[in-house]
Amino acid sequence: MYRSALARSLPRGTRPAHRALSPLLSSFTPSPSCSPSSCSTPIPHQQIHQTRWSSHSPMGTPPETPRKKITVPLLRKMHERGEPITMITAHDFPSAHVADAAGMDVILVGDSLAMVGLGMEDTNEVLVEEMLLHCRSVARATKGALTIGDLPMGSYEIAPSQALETAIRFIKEGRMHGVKLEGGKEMVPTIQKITSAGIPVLGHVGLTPQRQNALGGFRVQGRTTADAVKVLEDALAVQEAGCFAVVVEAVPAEVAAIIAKKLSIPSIGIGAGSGCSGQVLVQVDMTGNFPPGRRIPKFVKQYGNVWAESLRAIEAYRDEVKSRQYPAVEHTYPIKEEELEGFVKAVEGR
Ligand SMILES: Nc1nc(=O)c2c([nH]1)NC[C@@H]1CN(c3ccc(C(=O)N[C@@H](CCC(=O)O)C(=O)O)cc3)CN21
Ligand SMILES: CC(C)C(=O)C(=O)O
Repeated sequence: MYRSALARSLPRGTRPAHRALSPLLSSFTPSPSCSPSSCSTPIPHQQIHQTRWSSHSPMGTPPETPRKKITVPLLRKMHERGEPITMITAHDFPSAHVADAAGMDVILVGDSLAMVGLGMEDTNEVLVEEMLLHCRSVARATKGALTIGDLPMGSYEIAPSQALETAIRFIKEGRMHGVKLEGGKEMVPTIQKITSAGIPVLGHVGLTPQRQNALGGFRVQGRTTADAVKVLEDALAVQEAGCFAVVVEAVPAEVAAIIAKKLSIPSIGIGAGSGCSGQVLVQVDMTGNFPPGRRIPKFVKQYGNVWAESLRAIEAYRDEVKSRQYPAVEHTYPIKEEELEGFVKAVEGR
């Protein structure tokens, strides 16, 4: 059952979005004590800062991440140590930038892009070209995390060779480190084909949204003995085929925990309880970057309210433009007195 975001208040422990973002913003600030909003230098300060704050560069170069780059072997080590793997979706440069800065181990360019990024009805509509455009933007922002691109519906099911061709495009054009594809036993030859080319594959079993029309919607999987056995067999099959990890989606927690124990590769849960080796969530869901009343899956925990913060900022901007409070003098460019006088004279009588 979906819960209305309206019906819920901000969860406890939620940090306001501006605080969560401040370490990121400070990396673009010329000096730690000086930003356009805090700088006390009088007018000429624009001359100091204006090029730094130009919007021509894509928010500047992503900050250097001191942490180790996450690789597939490193994920395996984390799994052996029993250290949970953190994974989140990102669909563009800014969302990847903040996820990478927050220390996510894996960034997934999920085909949920279709629904939350492009406003489509379901994930099946999104094209390879569209996924690749977003993959490239995510890759540019990501310095530390492992990046995985989601093969969209129709781009890998026809034959293993088709899947490999698409996967290669995700590596060469999308600049991803690996790919994800949905399915169990039936995908074994496909996974073998892609991994034989040295491309890491993340599996995805349980609720596979690309098959929602066959499943009858976004339905919880593995709720009967037979169905739970099927989810386990699918997970074991994709492991055998060469997946480095597997997403287990919308499965009862007890079932997912048993599956996680039976696997030797990491299991990444979404709506699958805390027994998996890691967790994944869609970023716009967990940051609350959607209007009140939107239906979100039961497993989502909303850690922030980016919508409310953006709304507050844009409404304040609207009000200040309407009342001519913005732009203030510190947001303007100075001109020498004599040049201005000359200009006033030059236009006199025109
Ligand atoms: N924004 C977003 N977040 C997601 O997690 C997500 C997407 N989109 N799009 C693709 C899939 C679809 N997902 C979903 C969506 C809804 C439920 C959901 O609400 N299921 C019902 C159970 C329905 C049933 O079994 O009858 C639930 O109560 O959670 C589950 C997974 C996860 N993925
Ligand atoms: C929810 C995750 C696992 C996904 O597949 C997506 O974002 O498309």
